Amino acid sequence: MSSESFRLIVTGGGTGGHTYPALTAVRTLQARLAAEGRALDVLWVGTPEGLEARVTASEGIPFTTVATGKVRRSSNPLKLVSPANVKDMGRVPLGVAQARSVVAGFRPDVVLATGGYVAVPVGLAARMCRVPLVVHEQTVRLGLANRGLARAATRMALSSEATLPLLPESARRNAVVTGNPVRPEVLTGQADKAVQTLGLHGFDRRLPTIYVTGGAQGSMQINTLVRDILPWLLTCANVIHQCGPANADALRQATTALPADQAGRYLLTGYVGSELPDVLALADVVISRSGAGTIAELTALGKAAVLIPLASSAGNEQAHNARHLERAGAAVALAGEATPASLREALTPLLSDPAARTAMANRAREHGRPDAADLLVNVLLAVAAHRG
Ligand SMILES: CC(=O)N[C@H]1[C@@H](OP(=O)(O)OP(=O)(O)OC[C@H]2O[C@@H](n3ccc(=O)[nH]c3=O)[C@H](O)[C@@H]2O)O[C@H](CO)[C@@H](O)[C@@H]1O
Repeated sequence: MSSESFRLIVTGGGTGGHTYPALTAVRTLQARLAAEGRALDVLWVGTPEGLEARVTASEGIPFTTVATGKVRRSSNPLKLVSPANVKDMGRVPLGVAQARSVVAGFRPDVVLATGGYVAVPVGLAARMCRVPLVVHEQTVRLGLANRGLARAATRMALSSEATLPLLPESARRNAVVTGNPVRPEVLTGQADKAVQTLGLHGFDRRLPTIYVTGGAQGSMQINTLVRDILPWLLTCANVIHQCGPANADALRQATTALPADQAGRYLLTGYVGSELPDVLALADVVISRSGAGTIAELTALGKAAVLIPLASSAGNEQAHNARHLERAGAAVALAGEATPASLREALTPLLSDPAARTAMANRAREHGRPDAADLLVNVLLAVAAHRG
């Protein structure tokens, strides 16, 4: 390696939506620096119970934790001052003190925060230590943590232009639209590999394949809807159903009565791990929640989708994502009361008419930003260089 290494602290996590964009940024930065003969020294600050703890362990990324305070949302303002919230908020100063010592000790060129409660103390510590802070927001509406950090950020990196008017004036001047980074491997899956690795030999490749996903935890609502229309669905499609690790046993019981040929066209799984890119490559139609990470993947790839938003997502952000794509003809959104009948109605044209799903897939692709990771890395490098 020729010159000094680049030093990055990355913070964020809890769910996949905050963790995977950060991971993608780390990997992309590493590759960019390697091409210039430089090394990346990275430290990820997260929570022990978040997905980021597992992801960093499997990726070999150095990881440390700080105390965090989690605010439990409630529509009743009085419940915001619940004993649990008060206790957790009391942990914030401790977290900031710990984060300050982590940042001062590591001396990063830049701190990247991608949201989740842990991003708050680390972002504030960056500001206190006068280290440039880049905050990345995945969703159109600002998450709670990022709203708190917007004023402290050197640059706000956004996934959508639609977020700009929602920012405070001072943060708007520092904002740049990068898109939401998608793991590169998600874009290079192979359909045949999914068949081999997952043993989908009973799938009828003349029929379209549906990938059902409820996000990392699975969705009871989507599971029930799909279970109710499964006998019909399996007459006209193959189905890969990701139902959430905790739900797999109960659902398996409910689907044992399928006739053998139909059972061969159905794969039930709690979680899709490293096979995810190949599963997405095989899928002609996706039934999904509309979290920002999933939306970024479906649009980067160009997939026809029926979206069933999580009603209780922050600021109703999933419904917003789904409506935005539906207006563009890039998905069907089943907001409000999705029923087995409305799901079946949404799927029918997509399953029976290949041209209809190709048209929807093409419109979805127009919303994709496959270059988001590169643009975010440009921001990290520019901010660090400016610091000099
Ligand atoms: C309940 C909640 O608060 N959800 C929020 C959370 O979404 P959450 O993290 O639950 O969902 P996202 O859609 O953003 O991301 C899920 C990620 O996990 C991956 N995956 C999922 C299932 C699986 O079996 N294998 C797998 O790899 C998906 O491909 C995707 O990359 O953060 C998002 C980004 O801030 C928000 O938009 C969501 O509203």
